[in-house]
Amino acid sequence: MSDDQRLTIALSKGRIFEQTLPLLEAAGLQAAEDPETSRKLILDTNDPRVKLVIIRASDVPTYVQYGAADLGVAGKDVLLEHGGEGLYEPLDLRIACCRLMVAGRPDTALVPPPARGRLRIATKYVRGAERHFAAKGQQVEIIKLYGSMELAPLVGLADLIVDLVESGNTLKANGLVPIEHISDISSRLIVNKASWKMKHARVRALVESLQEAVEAQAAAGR
Ligand SMILES: Nc1ncnc2c1ncn2[C@@H]1O[C@H](COP(=O)(O)OP(=O)(O)OP(=O)(O)O)[C@@H](O)[C@H]1O
Ligand SMILES: O=P(O)(O)OC[C@H]1O[C@H](OP(=O)(O)OP(=O)(O)O)[C@H](O)[C@@H]1O
Repeated sequence: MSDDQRLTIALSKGRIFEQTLPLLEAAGLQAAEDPETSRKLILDTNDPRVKLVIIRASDVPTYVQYGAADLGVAGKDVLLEHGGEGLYEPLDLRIACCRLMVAGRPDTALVPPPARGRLRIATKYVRGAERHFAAKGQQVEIIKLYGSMELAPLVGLADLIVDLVESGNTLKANGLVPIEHISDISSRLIVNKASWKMKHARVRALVESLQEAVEAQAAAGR
C-alpha cells in the first residue's frame, strides 16, 4: 500500500470519541476496539488504510500539526489555545457543544479588590481568557490551572474563572454562576496542511462523507 493511501486520525477518549464514532460509522469507518476498554493507543479500523490514534484532547492539534496524524477531532477551545498553526479546519462536526464562559461567586464584582490592581482569573484557557479581557480593555492576572477551575474562587485562589459550561450543573454544584459568555464551542475536524495536499483525494472524500453525516445528524435533530 502506498503512503498516500494511509490515513491516521487522532481522537481523544471520552466524549469526543463517543460522539465522533457515529459520524465515522456513517462515513463507513468502524473502530476495531473500544479505547475505554483497550490500553492500545493505535487502533485498527475496518479499513486497512485507516488507523485511529488515541491521545489527550489538548494534544490532538499538536499531533496533526506535525503530521503524526493526518486528521483529528479537537474542541474549538483547544484549537483557540493551540493557535491553529499547520492545520486546516474544514468542518464543524457540531459535537461536544458547550460554551466558554467567565464565572464566579454570585457576589463577585467585576472590578479588582481594593488591595489588588487586577482581577485574578483562574483558567486552563489562557489565550481565550487573555483575549476576552483585552477586548474589554481590562488588564487581568491569569492563573494557569489544568483542571477543577471551579475550586479557585471558593478557596481564594482567584476572583473569577474562565471555563467550559454545558448544563451549568458543575457551576451550580459549587455555588458559582455564569457571568459572561466568551464563545460557543464545538468540535472541529482538523487536517494537517501537507496531508491536505499530498493525500488530497483521500482526505477530501473523508471530509465530504463526514459533512454528509453531520448534516444527516442535524436533520434528524440529534
Ligand atoms: N461539559 C462539556 N460538555 C460538552 N462538551 C465539552 C464539555 N467539556 C468539554 N467539552 C468539549 O469536549 C472536548 C474534550 O473534552 P474532554 O473532557 O474529553 O477533554 P479535557 O479533559 O478537556 O482535555 P485534556 O484531557 O487534554 O485535559 C473539550 O475540548 C471541549 O471542546
Ligand atoms: O456545565 P456542565 O454540564 O456541568 O459541564 C461543565 C464541566 O465540564 C467540563 O469538565 P469535564 O466534565 O469534561 O471534566 P474535565 O474538566 O476533568 O475534563 C468543564 O471543565 C466543566 O467542569
